[in-house]
Amino acid sequence: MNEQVTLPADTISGPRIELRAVTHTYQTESGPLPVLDDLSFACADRSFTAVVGPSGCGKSTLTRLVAGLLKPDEGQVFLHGEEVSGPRATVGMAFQNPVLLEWRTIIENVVLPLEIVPNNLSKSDRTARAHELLSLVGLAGFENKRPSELSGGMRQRASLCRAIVHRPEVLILDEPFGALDAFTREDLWQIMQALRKEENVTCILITHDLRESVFLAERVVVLSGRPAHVQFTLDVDLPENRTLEDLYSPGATEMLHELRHQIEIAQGRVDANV
Ligand SMILES: Nc1ncnc2c1ncn2[C@@H]1O[C@H](COP(=O)(O)OP(=O)(O)OP(=O)(O)O)[C@@H](O)[C@H]1O
Repeated sequence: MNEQVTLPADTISGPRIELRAVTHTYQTESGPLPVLDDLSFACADRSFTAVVGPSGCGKSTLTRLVAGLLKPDEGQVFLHGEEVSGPRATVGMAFQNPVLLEWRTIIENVVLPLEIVPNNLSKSDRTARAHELLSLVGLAGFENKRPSELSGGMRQRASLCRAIVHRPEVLILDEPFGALDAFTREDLWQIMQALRKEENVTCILITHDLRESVFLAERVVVLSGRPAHVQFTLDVDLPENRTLEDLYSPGATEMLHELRHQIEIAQGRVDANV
């Protein structure tokens, strides 16, 4: 049974996000599809966690649970000690497809969450906040363009601004850089790094790109094949202000090899004991 629980006050200083023994099964036309099985992990406040795993193992399902868009069949999800029981304004999301509204300018798109989420900001404060973020991601001067006038990478930068404009405590990034070419993607990693430093937000990134996970995250969680549990956790031992060059260091190469090996285990391609 899923009774709503609030943790005692002394645990509030604990993790910003916590999944405890979460199990989820979709009911499909061809029968039940178990997707997550006894999955547990926690993300410290203001940390950056990347989640990787085989295709279809349940990574997006996990983000929907954290966002409160889905309820686990068993187990619990906590945001700062409070059980998640529905969507909340303190969570921002960005996806592979930015879905910007074409009838709004870029700045009008970015400001949108501030028009929806209750806040005390005046119209000019909202616009100033959107301007500040657009400058930070290199989109100053493009505020009054329509989404279709921007490149894919620029649209994704605007979408990151929109996800973060209302200062969410948690930012869920579900493959936001997946559709971009390799060079644009690396630009966006650096922009994401800068945004995160400014915004003090706790991030969960879903990605298929192991280099991306090592560049952006402090911790990489590898999920097993479906139904997924946490198979392996890697604490990324690279400088806090890492550069793209750091990805070519021997330490990074070793981490990438380990992650690749773990993914192959999760895919059932190699034996865990090899
Ligand atoms: N609403 C749903 N109803 C039924 N099955 C679903 C639903 N959403 C996802 N699934 C199935 O659950 C499994 C896990 O999906 P999910 O999108 O969470 O995986 P993923 O790891 O994010 O996938 P990918 O790596 O391909 O993006 C897949 O087999 C998918 O087809």
